[in-house]
Amino acid sequence: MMRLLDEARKLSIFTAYNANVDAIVYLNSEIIQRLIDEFGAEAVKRRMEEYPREINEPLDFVARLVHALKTGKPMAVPLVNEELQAWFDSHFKYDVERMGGQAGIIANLLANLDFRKVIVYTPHLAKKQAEMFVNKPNLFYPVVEDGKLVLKHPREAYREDDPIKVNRIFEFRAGTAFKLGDEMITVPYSGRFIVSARFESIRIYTEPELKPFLPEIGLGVDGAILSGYQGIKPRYSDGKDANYYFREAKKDIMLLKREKDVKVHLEFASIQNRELRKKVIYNLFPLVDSVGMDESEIAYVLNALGYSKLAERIFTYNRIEDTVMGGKILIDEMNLEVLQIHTIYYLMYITHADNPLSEEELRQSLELGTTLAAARASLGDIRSPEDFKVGLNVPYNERGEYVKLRFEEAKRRLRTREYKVVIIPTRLVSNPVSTVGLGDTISTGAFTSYLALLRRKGAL
Ligand SMILES: Nc1ncnc2c1ncn2[C@@H]1O[C@H](COP(=O)(O)OP(=O)(O)O)[C@@H](O)[C@H]1O
Ligand SMILES: O=P(O)(O)OC[C@H]1O[C@](O)(CO)[C@@H](O)[C@@H]1O
Ligand SMILES: [Mg+2]
Repeated sequence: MMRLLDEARKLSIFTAYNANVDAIVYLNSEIIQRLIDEFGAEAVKRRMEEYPREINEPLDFVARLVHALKTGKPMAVPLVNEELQAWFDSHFKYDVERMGGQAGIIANLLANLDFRKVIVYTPHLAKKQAEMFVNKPNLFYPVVEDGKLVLKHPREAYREDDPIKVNRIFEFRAGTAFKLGDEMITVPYSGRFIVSARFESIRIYTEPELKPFLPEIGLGVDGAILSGYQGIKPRYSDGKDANYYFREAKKDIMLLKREKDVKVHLEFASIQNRELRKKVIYNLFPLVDSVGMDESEIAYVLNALGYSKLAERIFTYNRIEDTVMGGKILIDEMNLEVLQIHTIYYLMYITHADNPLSEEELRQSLELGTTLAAARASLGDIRSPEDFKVGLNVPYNERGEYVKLRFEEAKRRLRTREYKVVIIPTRLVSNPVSTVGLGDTISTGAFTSYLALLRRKGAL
């Protein structure tokens, strides 16, 4: 495992587009109970049934939070009303502020693991945001100076007037109990509920002056990890709309691949708006090589593709057989090279049968992902390659053997000959420091080790 990590560390990676401040609240029974009592259990229940897709007022937030707590599912809901920020800040004391956003988290992780070169791009880079990037000599932010591409440390590249984006993260732990009217609820799984800031000023794109240099950036790296598309809004007051930003996003991927067919991983994130979700799937999945997502997200994706019954089953039961079936659909319809799904109990890869890696190699790549996440869950952060070893001491979850059994059954029942499907149980930390970003960590470990294994075979 250490050897594979060492091979992955020889790679150079580009990552974009989202970085934000995660303001984290560790929920306990009292905080939850106080919120419910403030609005009244009946009102909360009614709003839960309406299932608001955006947070416009505090009750929308409470309803979606309680829904997430009841199911124990990782969820993210956009906050569209800027004025509500004051409500959040007066109601909660944030326990920690740390780097958030897939690109921000992944850049810091790769830099701390001493990857050869890490280039991170976010269209907004305020001073406070820049200072959340780790101080490592292998971490760069691309800027254009005198018509040339220059790589600087993010802390040397911030722009005074850039907007800053704060997401509120509510971490919940399995076993936390509270009352919703007559109903006693116990949180079934640990996880996080994200209130994602979605305001006009934050856009997901590449600045026009940097865009012509994307082929040069692509040429200089071994892989790219892109995310943040979930932040695109249906429309903006200046007349631009989601279609505009998705057209630009497509161009970016094609530009990155122009000089060299650099492998691109897209890290999916929850998108409440079904139309926007479809746009990410139909515009971008066909252009990338690899996609990663969690169990709620595959359910949402399948729903958007029209498989609502299968989606509902995955969401409710998280059965391996259904996830395999959903994965097959996705890899086929979008013709991905590789799809990686992370869930609380298992990680899965699905590829086409002609993938250059063997099933054993694919399993190793997932092992690296879960070990890295276990290290981060134990320590809160991964500060050096040494920290990885902490993950090796974290045991597999108690359902590990059951997971393997069910997978073998599923394989027998479903036709899987045209695919390679592998599953491993997760290494699960019982008292994680925090869970936000663990999926990003898994995907980073999985994708970079996938690339390293391809390279070992001369296929990269
Ligand atoms: N306590 C834990 N210890 C180790 N891994 C965990 C733990 N909790 C969650 N994970 C892993 O992290 C994943 C969360 O991914 P995801 O929902 O995408 O989170 P995020 O988007 O915040 O990174 C889970 O599917 C699981 O594999
Ligand atoms: O969708 P957004 O607002 O870019 O936020 C992404 C969120 O997902 C995470 O990157 C975790 O995957 C958080 O750190 C962050 O708050
Ligand atoms: Mg995720």
